[in-house]
Amino acid sequence: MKSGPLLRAEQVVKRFGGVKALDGATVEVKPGFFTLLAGPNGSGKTTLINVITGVIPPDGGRIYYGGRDITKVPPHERRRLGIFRTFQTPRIAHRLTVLDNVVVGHLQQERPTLGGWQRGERELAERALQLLKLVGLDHMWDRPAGELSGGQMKLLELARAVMSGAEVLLLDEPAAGLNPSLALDLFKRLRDLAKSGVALLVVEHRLDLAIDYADYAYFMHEGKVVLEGPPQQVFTNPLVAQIYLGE
Ligand SMILES: Nc1ncnc2c1ncn2[C@@H]1O[C@H](COP(=O)(O)OP(=O)(O)OP(=O)(O)O)[C@@H](O)[C@H]1O
Repeated sequence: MKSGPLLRAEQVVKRFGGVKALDGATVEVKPGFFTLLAGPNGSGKTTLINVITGVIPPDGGRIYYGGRDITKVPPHERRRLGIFRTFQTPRIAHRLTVLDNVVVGHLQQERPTLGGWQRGERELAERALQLLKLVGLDHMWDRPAGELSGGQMKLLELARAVMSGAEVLLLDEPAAGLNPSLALDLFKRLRDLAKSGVALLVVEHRLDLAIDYADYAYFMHEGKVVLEGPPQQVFTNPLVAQIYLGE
């Protein structure tokens, strides 16, 4: 499983009344990869994320995780298995310190092991600090999390998710509301996080900003993946401009 996909959504179909939100979409995410999910408004990106987390049951297709068919597995169980998503507003504890926000991630594991506790607080704090370093927040470790900027709060939430056992992180427009320079910084951190072994699937509209950091890209249109490959190659394909111009 090491070099193969950790997660595969295969030929996913989802209808809402007469609307075919997903029409046979297939995507894969791999550990260590920052994978981009792009496409115009209404192309099905959010629906696909929701099918992967299990909150929306698909009308067709399958979801595989570590080779296991999880299409019928409920959302909380998928989360326990390591599939996490983040929300527009980061869910962090503003009054706890930055470090404590990550440490409590350990407690959020569905089954924190006794071994984990026996390793002791110090080891948990060290692991949390490592994760903070990865997302560039280690210098803020003892500050209340409420003092962080919006982008930093998102990174903190990701560090905590990894601390609580996330192997796949699904991010729906994490850079929404950030100016271009902060968005670039966020994508750079996301790349570093992916390189540490996490599988990232990131929905993003501002392709020009994400293109240098992502490893692989899918481009969706009308519920289908119409292009995929290295980001530069995908986004210089004339079809992308045609689709956006046609909007
Ligand atoms: N709960 C729902 N009920 C009815 N239609 C829905 C629902 N969710 C999504 N749709 C429709 O399915 C299609 C795909 O929507 P989706 O939100 O997945 O696209 P998207 O690519 O994420 O768009 P955006 O970039 O605007 O967020 C759209 O036509 C949308 O109107």
